[in-house]
Amino acid sequence: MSDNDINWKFANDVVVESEVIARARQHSLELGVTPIAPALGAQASVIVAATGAAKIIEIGTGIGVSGLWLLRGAAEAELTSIDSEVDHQQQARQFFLEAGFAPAKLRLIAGRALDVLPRMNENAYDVVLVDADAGNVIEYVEHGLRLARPGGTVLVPHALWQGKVGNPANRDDVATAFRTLIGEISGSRAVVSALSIVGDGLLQITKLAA
Ligand SMILES: C[S@@+](CC[C@H](N)C(=O)[O-])C[C@H]1O[C@@H](n2cnc3c(N)ncnc32)[C@H](O)[C@@H]1O
Repeated sequence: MSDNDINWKFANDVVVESEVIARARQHSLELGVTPIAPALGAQASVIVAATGAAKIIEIGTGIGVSGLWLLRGAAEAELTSIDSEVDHQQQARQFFLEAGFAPAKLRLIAGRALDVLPRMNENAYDVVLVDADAGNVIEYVEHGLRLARPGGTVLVPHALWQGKVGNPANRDDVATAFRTLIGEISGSRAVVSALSIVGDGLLQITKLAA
């Protein structure tokens, strides 16, 4: 194992998940819904806490692992979460309630993201997490940047997509979409961004004031 591999493994293994998040992860995996990695969740919760986020939106509720990690960084924040599968959201809601989050602060919207997102208020959210069908990641990030307030941050898990994004010879559609996104974001003067290698990659994009 290279030093980089050892570092990556240590950073990922060192994270301790709460009992509820661990159960939500287990259930999610049993259902074949891929949750964000523990270290990626930990980084997302740090960003939420550091920015004092009060309004968070995520695209791709799943069984609630990412939502639980986001709210771990700001238990009083309002979480809006979009997913096309009502069944996923019902199970996620149960985990949110078990973790003690107030029902009044949870807004779970069932629907296809590209139908729902145009109706959401722009410049309204402190943190946006994008984790639905990866093939549409570019469109979701465009919406995310519209919804984020100036100074708000868009988080994109899986940005290194199964190790395929860093290899330009890999022309898988999803890997190509992430590669294009990362390239465009890196060159944009409207944002500052960083690509972290936790989990299978976390692209972090903070929207600058116009
Ligand atoms: C990778 S899982 C999300 C995992 C979740 N963020 C977590 O870490 O626990 C992707 C989710 O996106 C949902 N999804 C897939 N296509 C969608 C679409 N077009 N609009 C909204 N949600 C979609 C799936 O139902 C699934 O729950």
